[in-house]
Amino acid sequence: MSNEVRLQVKNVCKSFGITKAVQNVSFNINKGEVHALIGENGSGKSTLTNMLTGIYPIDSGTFILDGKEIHPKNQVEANNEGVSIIVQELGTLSGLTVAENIFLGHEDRFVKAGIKNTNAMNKEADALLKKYGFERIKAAHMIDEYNFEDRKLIEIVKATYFSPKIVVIDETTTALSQEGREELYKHMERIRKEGNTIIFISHDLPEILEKSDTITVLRDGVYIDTVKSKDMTEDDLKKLMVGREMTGKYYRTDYGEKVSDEVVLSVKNVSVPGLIQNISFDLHKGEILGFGGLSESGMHEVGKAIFGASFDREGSVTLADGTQIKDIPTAIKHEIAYTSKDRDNESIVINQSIGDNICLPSLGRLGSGPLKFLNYKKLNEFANKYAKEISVKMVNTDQFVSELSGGNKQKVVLARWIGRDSDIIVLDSPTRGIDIKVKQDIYQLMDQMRKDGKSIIMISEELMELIGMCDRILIMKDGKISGQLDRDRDMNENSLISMMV
Ligand SMILES: Nc1ncnc2c1ncn2[C@@H]1O[C@H](COP(=O)(O)OP(=O)(O)OP(=O)(O)O)[C@@H](O)[C@H]1O
Repeated sequence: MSNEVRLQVKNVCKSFGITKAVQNVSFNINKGEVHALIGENGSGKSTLTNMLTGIYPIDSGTFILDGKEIHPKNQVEANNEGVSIIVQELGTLSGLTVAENIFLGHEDRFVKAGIKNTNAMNKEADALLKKYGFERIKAAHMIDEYNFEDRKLIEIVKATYFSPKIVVIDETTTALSQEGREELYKHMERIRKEGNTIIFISHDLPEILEKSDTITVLRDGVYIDTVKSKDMTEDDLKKLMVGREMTGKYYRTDYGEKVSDEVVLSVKNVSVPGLIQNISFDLHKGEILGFGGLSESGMHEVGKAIFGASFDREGSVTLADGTQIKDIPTAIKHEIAYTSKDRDNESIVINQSIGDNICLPSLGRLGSGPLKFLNYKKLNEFANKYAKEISVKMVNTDQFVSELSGGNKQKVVLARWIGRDSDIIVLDSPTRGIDIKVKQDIYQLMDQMRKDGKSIIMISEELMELIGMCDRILIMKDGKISGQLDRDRDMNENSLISMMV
């Protein structure tokens, strides 16, 4: 790592209406360093890096890259200045091939006499995918054939193949499995060794301490401090982010409690061609059942299959009263809640208000009279109650979900299902992108739900939260359940990993 300044952030400001997202922020970022940007949800991290990478226009202030002011108006201009980004949610475009996505905005490299040489483009993209170790992804395939994680890997290629001076990695690791994370870390190290810079945004503090050289902290859009990672502990960082000491318990602290024998959901021989095979398990009343595994293990499909959202599902998902869950409307009607890992596409209606999103699954209950008339005041009260319960940082519930920070979108997803008061809750990656304070609240909420007799399935790449929160963890491998671990004080990440690989 050198002490040579690569980027000067000078008095940068950005507001959205009355929200001052970034307020007069100034700090320096050096060459050859992994510079982490941390702060609670809505503290301005993405807004700052989105201005740097041409996604949002800047209100005032400057970015000075290697001594020269830059003013990218879009991502292609930012790339041309040597700045790229892997965004928080999906950064690839549907309806295009893998190669078209990788070279989006830079297709002119493959155009001669007005004709695009698709073969040459595919060949170069395939060579890049091979170089990155992602051979199984094919340049000529449509991007839509790939799942969320693979699309993130394609984004790594897209954002880094041209050796940019700065690569922003915005909350990407929690979208990836352990394997995907290792791939990402490898490429981060390569970029760093080449003398280039990474701006790394993550809510995983152990990861931040391990992978970054320097850390800048934002709070409510305001610059707080820049510190050396090696001088910091997790508690120091929490204090800088939150502005005070954090107290109270984080995960569950009970061990040895007996889970009820009462079965609320029985999954028998469930298969989805090419994804999962013969999955069978029972979920008990008041149980938190975890699912862990590597990316291709099929664990995310299990959540979909239970909610009736899989195509071509075989086998049965049966409630205690004998009801068969075969489709989403039946699942919702029978109090099953589900949050997907692909938040923006599968869990929320991004172009609707926070209020609409929270009320949507509960409309049947909120209507009055035989015709179920909806009363705006009642809906508004309902939305406000649950948005506040989970501390969504917003102007009001009429605000569009698309305007929220990533972590706050995730809070809306959870608020809608807490409001629905479901008995069976299937949470796929529930704390993805959520800051430590709200994570703590969610864990406490899950603990309370279990004590209230609700049953939770938690599918997660975060092994520590599985260990900390679950009564039982099922490990998936190659589409099958490969092992089971019961809640135990001595369980550690290695016990799970050895069953996953
Ligand atoms: N397009 C937008 N329109 C209106 N408000 C916005 C928009 N984008 C961001 N904001 C607001 O700006 C503030 C900062 O959001 P930002 O996304 O930068 O936070 P963040 O630190 O990246 O959070 P997270 O950790 O949740 O991703 C939030 O209050 C957010 O609601």
